[in-house]
Amino acid sequence: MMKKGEVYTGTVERVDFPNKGIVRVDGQEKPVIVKNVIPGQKVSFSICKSRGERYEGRLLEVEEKSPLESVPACEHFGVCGGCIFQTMDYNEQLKMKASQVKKLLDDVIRTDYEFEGIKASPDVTGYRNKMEYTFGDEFKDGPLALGLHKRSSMYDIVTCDGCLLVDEDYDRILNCVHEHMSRAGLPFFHKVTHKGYLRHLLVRKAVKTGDILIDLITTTQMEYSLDALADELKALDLKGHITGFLHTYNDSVADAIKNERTEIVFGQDFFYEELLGLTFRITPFSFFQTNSLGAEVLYSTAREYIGTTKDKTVFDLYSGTGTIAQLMAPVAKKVIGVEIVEEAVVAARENAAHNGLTQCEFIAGDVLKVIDDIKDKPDIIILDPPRDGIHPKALPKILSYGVDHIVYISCKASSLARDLVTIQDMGYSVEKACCVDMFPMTGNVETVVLLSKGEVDSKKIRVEFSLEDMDMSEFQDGATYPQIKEYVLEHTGLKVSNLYISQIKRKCGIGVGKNYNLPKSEDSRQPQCPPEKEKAIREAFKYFGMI
Ligand SMILES: C[S@@+](CC[C@H](N)C(=O)[O-])C[C@H]1O[C@@H](n2cnc3c(N)ncnc32)[C@H](O)[C@@H]1O
Repeated sequence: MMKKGEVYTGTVERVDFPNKGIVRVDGQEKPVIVKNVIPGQKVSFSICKSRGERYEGRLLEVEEKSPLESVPACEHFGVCGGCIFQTMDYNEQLKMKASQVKKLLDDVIRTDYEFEGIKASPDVTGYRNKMEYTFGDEFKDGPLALGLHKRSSMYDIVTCDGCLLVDEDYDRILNCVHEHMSRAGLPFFHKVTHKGYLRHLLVRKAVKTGDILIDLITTTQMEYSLDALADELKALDLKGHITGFLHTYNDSVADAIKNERTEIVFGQDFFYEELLGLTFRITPFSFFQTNSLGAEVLYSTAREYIGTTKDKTVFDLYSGTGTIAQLMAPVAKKVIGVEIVEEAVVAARENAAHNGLTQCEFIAGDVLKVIDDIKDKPDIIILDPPRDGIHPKALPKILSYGVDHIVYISCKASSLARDLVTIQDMGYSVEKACCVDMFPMTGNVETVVLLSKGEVDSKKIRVEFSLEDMDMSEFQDGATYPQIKEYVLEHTGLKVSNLYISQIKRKCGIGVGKNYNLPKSEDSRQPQCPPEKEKAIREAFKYFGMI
């Protein structure tokens, strides 16, 4: 029995998706989950959680390197939380990701299916077309840093110049803004006190066109003219060209980059990228795949999985700037995209017009609500939801169309595996699946799955699985505690407990087990959910349609 705080040494047996090292300790029956490790390393760690069958440890030191490891190419490796698998040979990274995803899929897929392996990213370095840098402290008391979060740190930032994930234009822009703001002595927004001005720097650069869009995100707590910084940016010697420099205001408490109001400092608030022969207009806050060349591989794979679309109506749900819809449109009867971010929908419509595509329609709104109002019926559905997967109440609605084929594209295989359980329950089986590596050096990977409806015909499915007849009891609370925790962590970086979630559920009038997490007696004290966590939990409730 291992206890919290105790230190052990063990060998990394494997890494499960996306960053869960499974470490074996001699003489111990249960493995320990440790993050940021590579298979074959000997590592020391301290136990930070011991809950029944499951142990979790915090990495202290790599005592012996893995045979799969080489010398890190980036000076910030080990400090920066960015690319944890940088020292692993790229072919080994691909093998690891493919086996992680296959394991997750094998655990839930109930029929024979073909796992077609993994496709590599065309570029292994400099592949990103977007970076979101954060302002903060390099150490506890400064100096000002602008870059990525340090490993396992919510607060400390490393100024990640020379980052291998982007090209040198990003460095020049990062250094220019960092030096300017350091000289100006402006305070960064502090996540605990919620005081300060500088929050994020968003840089997007199109690989094909060389267009660059820069957005500085600040609070409204100060006024500061960005004219001098604009001149310094204009004077930079860049390979690409800056099409716009923007200033976005965001006073929200959450750490996520948000757009409350954006002003153009110079240029325009969009840029163009090209994919598979089509042109896409991209705005700062609309979703666009971060690896442009990798996206071409991903979309070609999806197109191959979808097969012939001639005379068919295709639904592209979670359509972003309408990339997939427009790639399908030339050979389909009609394509309908649904996307929640309005500016992405506006861009999708403009993109379709620009690309001369008339058979595309884009609807702004939440898939959960919008599909009730769409008059057309799909023949094929493409799903490309965000990392959390598909809302548990939206999935049965989507499946009740009973289309013959669904292609599900997922950037988080564990959410996909969860959704596949419901999808199979509703009569679909997985025909084939494969991975596309869009994120070399990190633990993330895209997965594409082709699903086919079983022998049951579509009418029968619509009747058997109509929402009225379904047992929705498992969904009645909208989302499980782990789903809410995961959502909050992903969107705000905050960790919340079951206790806090149940407290906010009670405040919102959502059913909680009668005595669940209530104090044992009237005078016993319980920690109360702090306001920023309450806000984050309420956001998650909203997302899952619980309030
Ligand atoms: C992984 S992206 C895929 C975008 C697009 N298919 C692409 O490849 O560029 C997921 C998209 O879903 C959108 N989204 C998130 N929640 C949504 C919802 N409830 N309803 C509709 N769209 C949503 C996001 O804004 C984002 O654009």
